[in-house]
Amino acid sequence: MSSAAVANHLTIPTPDDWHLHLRDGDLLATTVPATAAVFGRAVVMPNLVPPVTTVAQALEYRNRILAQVPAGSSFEPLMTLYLTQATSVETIVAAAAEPAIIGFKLYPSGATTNSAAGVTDIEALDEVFAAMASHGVPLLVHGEVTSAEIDIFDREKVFIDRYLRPLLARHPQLKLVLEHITTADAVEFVEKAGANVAATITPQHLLMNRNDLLVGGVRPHNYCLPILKRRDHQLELRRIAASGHPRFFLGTDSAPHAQSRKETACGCAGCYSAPAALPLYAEFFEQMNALDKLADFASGFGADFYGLPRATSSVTLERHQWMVPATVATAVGPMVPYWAGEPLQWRIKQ
Ligand SMILES: NC(=O)N[C@@H](CC(=O)O)C(=O)O
Ligand SMILES: [Zn+2]
Ligand SMILES: [Zn+2]
Repeated sequence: MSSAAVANHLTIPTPDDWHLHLRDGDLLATTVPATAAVFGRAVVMPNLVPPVTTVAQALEYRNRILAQVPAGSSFEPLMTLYLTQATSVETIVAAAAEPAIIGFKLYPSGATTNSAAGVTDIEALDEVFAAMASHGVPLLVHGEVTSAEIDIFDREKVFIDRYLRPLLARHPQLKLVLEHITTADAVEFVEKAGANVAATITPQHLLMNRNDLLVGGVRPHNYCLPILKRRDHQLELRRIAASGHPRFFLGTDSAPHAQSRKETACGCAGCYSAPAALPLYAEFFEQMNALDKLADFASGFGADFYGLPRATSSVTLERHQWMVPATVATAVGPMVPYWAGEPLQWRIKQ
C-alpha cells in the first residue's frame, strides 16, 4: 500500500556505528568529526600498524580519538583489541574489566587491510575463546579464509563452515559478531544461530553487488573486503536488513584510504563511507519501502546486542537531494568517499 503523504523528515534515536576504521595520527582530525557528526558511539577497529593489542594501547588510542571529538559532541569510541596468536587469557581478563573496551577483533592473518599480525591458528586460541565466553567479552570476526586455493567469492562461506561453526560448537556461549557480512550463507548462519550471534552490514553490501565493481570498468572505490558478491547474495542481505531482525545491525566498515592508494595498480581494500553513512542506509531502506525499519537497525539492535543503553538523543534526516563530494581533503591527501559524485535523497538536518 502506498502511503498517502510522503514524509519529508525522519527522526530516529542517535545511531551507533558498530564497525568503524578511524586510523590514527593526522587523519583522526578528519575521520573522528565525520563520524561524531551523526553517530553517538562507534566500535573502533584495531587494525593500526602496529596493531592495538593491549589494554594500555587501546586506552592511549582512545585518548587520541577523544582529542579530535568536536566541542559539544558526546561521541564515545568503543575500543577493540586485535587478537593475535600471542593474546593471553590475562589480556582477556584485563579487557573485560575495562569499560572502554568492547571486545576483541579476529582477523585471519592476510585476510584484509593490516591483518598481517592476525590469527594463523584459530584452534590454538581455544583457551582465549573460553575466557572470552566466561567473561562475556564479545569476539568480532572478519570471516574469510585466506587459503590460496579458495576463490575470493567463496571465502566467507568457507570460513563459516570451516571455522565459525566448529568455534561455536566448542564455545556455545561465546558472544560473536560476524562483521560486514556479504553472503546468503552468512545471513542463514546468523539467523539460525542463538541470541549470542549477530552480524553487521555495510551500506555498500546493501546498495551494490559485484557488477558495481566490475561492469564497464574496474571501480576501485567500490572495492572492499569481503568483496561485493553476486546479486543473489545482495538480495538476501537486503531482505534480512529490511526485515527488522534484531541480530542484524549497522556497521559501516568505513575504511579510509588515500585516493592515491585506491587508484593504483594494486589498490587498497576499503570504502570511506563515513561522510554519507546514515543517508546511504536511508537510501537503502527507502528503496525497500522500509524506512520505518531504519531506527532499530541503526540505533537499537546493536546497543541491545552489546547490552548498552539505547540513545536518548535523536538525529533528523530530511528529504533533500545532495551529491556526495568527489573528494575529501585530508592531512594525508585527498580521499574519494564511497558514492562520490552520486546523489542521495536524504541528508542530515543541521
Ligand atoms: N573492509 C575493508 O576492505 N578494509 C578494512 C579492513 C576490514 O574491515 O576488513 C580496512 O581497514 O581498510
Ligand atoms: Zn574486515
Ligand atoms: Zn572493517
